Amino acid sequence: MGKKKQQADGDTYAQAAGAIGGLAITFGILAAIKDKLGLSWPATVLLTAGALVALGYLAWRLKAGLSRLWARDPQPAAALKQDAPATPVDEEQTSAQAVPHPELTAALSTAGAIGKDQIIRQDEATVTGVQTGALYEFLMPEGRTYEDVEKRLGTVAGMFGVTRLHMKMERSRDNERRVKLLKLHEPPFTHPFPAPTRQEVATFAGIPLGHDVTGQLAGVPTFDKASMLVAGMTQMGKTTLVNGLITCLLIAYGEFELYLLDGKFCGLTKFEKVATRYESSDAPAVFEDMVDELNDRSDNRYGKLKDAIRNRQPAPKFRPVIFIVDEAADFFAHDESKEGKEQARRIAEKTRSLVAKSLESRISTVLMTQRPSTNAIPVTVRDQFLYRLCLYVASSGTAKVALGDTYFDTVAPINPALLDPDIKGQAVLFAKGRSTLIRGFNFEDHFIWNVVDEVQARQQKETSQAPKSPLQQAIDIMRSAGVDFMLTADLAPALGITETDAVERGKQLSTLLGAQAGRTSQGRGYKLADLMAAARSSS
Ligand SMILES: Nc1ncnc2c1ncn2[C@@H]1O[C@H](COP(=O)(O)OP(=O)(O)OP(=O)(O)O)[C@@H](O)[C@H]1O
Repeated sequence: MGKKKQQADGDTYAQAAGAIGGLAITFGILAAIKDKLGLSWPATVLLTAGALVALGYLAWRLKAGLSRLWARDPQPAAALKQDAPATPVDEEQTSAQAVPHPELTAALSTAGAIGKDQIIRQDEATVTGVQTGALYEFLMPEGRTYEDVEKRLGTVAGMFGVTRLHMKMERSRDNERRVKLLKLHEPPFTHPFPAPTRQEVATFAGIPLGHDVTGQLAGVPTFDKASMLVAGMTQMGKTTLVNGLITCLLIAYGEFELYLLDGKFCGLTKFEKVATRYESSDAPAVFEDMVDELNDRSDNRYGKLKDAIRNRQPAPKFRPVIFIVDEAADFFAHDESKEGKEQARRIAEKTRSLVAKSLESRISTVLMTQRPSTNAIPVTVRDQFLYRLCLYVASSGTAKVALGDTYFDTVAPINPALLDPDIKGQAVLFAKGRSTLIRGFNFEDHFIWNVVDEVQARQQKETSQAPKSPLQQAIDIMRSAGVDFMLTADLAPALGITETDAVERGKQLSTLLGAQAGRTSQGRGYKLADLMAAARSSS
């Protein structure tokens, strides 16, 4: 109202001013016009009045126009927004964003990964074509997480018209709702991936065991405090996979000792040169002897650990030992005789103890078997394995024997019975509750030979530089003399003991070697085999 009144006052003033101005001019110029035009007075007055009215009107329009221009100052954006009707715009935006991604929404809703009233939003999902398939990246609706998809991955795969083997899922590190899902165009490993280079193995975070379905290296974070069971039917690629594993360990695991038992006689022979102990045998007694030796080393290490704790010293650092057995099932088998059963029970218990103690002793065990039947590897032993690998097996029941009775109740299990037996080396790696489909490496022979030669050269250099213990010196003395036994009377002076009293000399030698002499028909002395066993178990 106030605004309107102000405007009316302004208009009146303008009109009045126009009129006064007009009158002033009127008299001045009326005569001039009359003279100039030669008109009569009435005609001159009328013409002039008309011109003045027109001028006054023009002045008023001009002022009104200028006032409007000045009044058009820019208004603050917030004020504009407040004045604007908010709801229609917001509603429009929301309905544009909430468009469902048709394929993902339908698949996840039918699979039960999201509720019937929930959607995967189009603007929160991307589908990218990659070399091996299609990569779906999306956000689950609020209240849901990636686990809802992972738990039903088999069903989700079915909704996409493929199998669980075609799907690979990854969780995001930044958001529990974010899901990365790879759907392969072809069955996994239809095309082989080239074996990795040394550089790739060395830079992998952990120990690689094979390629995953996208060709990335996949494996376990460490072999420290861990043991592994590898099962699969004959000719499926166990030995090749484990040869690949040993090669990767030699490249990437730093210093460690290898104990190899080649139950198939030549599966692990390539690594004999760098093994601390290599045996090629299917005799249970050989297996038991190796397990005994490693249990002794383990006990010795536990003893040292205890001493360190008692004396409040830092825990000693032990060199890792990896014990690998190709075809272990034979060693647990028995001939139904009383003695056979007793031996099998004893071996099972010793093996269980070795695997269980790997936690602190840094002695890891890898057992392979081509007979993953119920009693091939005793359950007490099998349950100790932190990592399990299962290559193709004929049935889900056999897969359970290898991977654990409750395997199919774990998150997103992969059934090894569904693997293509013609694509060798494929395996389900079950580690830390998660399953990954991999294909073991098939390294060229010359690649493995080069790695082995390098490690052997390094080991020889180290041995030649390390100061020798009296025990090692005694072993060297007996070896160079070509004897299996040496009398105390001969060995003591060779190690610098000058005592002449036989009893005292024996005591000094026994203390120096950390081993007890034995009595034979020749007299008291030391067997080479005993000294070597003592040397192994003391480290
Ligand atoms: N990753 C792989 N890529 C290509 N070929 C492979 C692969 N793994 C294994 N093979 C081939 O499959 C065959 C069987 O492999 P391997 O001897 O390792 O199987 P296995 O399971 O140890 O057999 P068995 O238990 O009978 O000794 C070999 O000819 C090997 O070359």
